[in-house]
Amino acid sequence: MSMCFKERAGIRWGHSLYFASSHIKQQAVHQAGISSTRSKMSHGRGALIVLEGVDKAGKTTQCKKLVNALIESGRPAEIMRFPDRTTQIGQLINAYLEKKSNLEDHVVHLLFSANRWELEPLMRKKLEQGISLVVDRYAFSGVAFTSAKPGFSLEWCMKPDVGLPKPDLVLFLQLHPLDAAQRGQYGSERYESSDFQKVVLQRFEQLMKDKSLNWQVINAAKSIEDLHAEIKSHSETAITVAEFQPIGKLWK
Ligand SMILES: Nc1ncnc2c1ncn2[C@@H]1O[C@H](COP(=O)(O)OP(=O)(O)OP(=O)(O)O)[C@@H](O)[C@H]1O
Ligand SMILES: Cc1cn([C@H]2C[C@H](O)[C@@H](COP(=O)(O)O)O2)c(=O)[nH]c1=O
Repeated sequence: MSMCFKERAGIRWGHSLYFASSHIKQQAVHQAGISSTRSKMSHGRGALIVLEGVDKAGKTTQCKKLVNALIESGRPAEIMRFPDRTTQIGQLINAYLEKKSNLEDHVVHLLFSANRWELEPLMRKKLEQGISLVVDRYAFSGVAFTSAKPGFSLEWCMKPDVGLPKPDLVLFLQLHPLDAAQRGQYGSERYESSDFQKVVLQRFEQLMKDKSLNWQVINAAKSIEDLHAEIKSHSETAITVAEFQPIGKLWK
């Protein structure tokens, strides 16, 4: 009997091992100490999957494709993005990014973080309901962009986001800012300059040294479809591994 993919997405019947057929995925499950029987019979939390990279690296394109592919394969998934410009705090951030208002640099950094914290209860609820979240930028953008400004240390920038839900996977779409700028004209938003983005990239590279996080660096110069296949494979593994682990706390 055929079913539309939304109906299938709503049924969380041991989808992890059913779809995780490759050797790598099975190995990851065993490394996480999960027996295949338990994994087939139960359903646990969703995974927090973050896509990061410089402006125009292809994050939004890949987030959308990933969510669609996960839903089609029966895994509940939703997209989120930061900044979320729809909230009151998000509107302050939007006005700042569009250069309609000026804010002191510490203030805007804390607003970006507050924008994540105001959505933290919703994120946690969805993860606990078994919905995987595919997130377009997260605290890593927060740290990389602010610490690219003079006088801001990585350590200071990280502090407000300590304790947020820890991503199970951070996919870094690596692309040189000059190549990224070719993809679409930078608009008039703050931060849209290749020189600033080059410093941002260096800050991301410092953050990626943190081995307590599952960073996967993806060559974003590949075609949209090749990138998608790679991203989907990493995400399926992360979903399988995360299923029976508690939600971690970022940078704790
Ligand atoms: N792999 C790719 N190869 C070539 N062009 C791409 C690729 N991925 C996305 N693009 C194009 O690059 C542009 C930027 O893509 P997208 O909006 O997904 O990037 P982004 O990282 O989300 O950007 P921003 O940082 O501004 O939010 C779009 O025109 C998109 O069609
Ligand atoms: C989450 C976050 C983002 N930024 C910067 C990065 C980008 O230049 C803009 C957001 O642009 P998008 O097209 O909506 O992705 O904001 C930041 O400085 N701090 C942050 O925490």
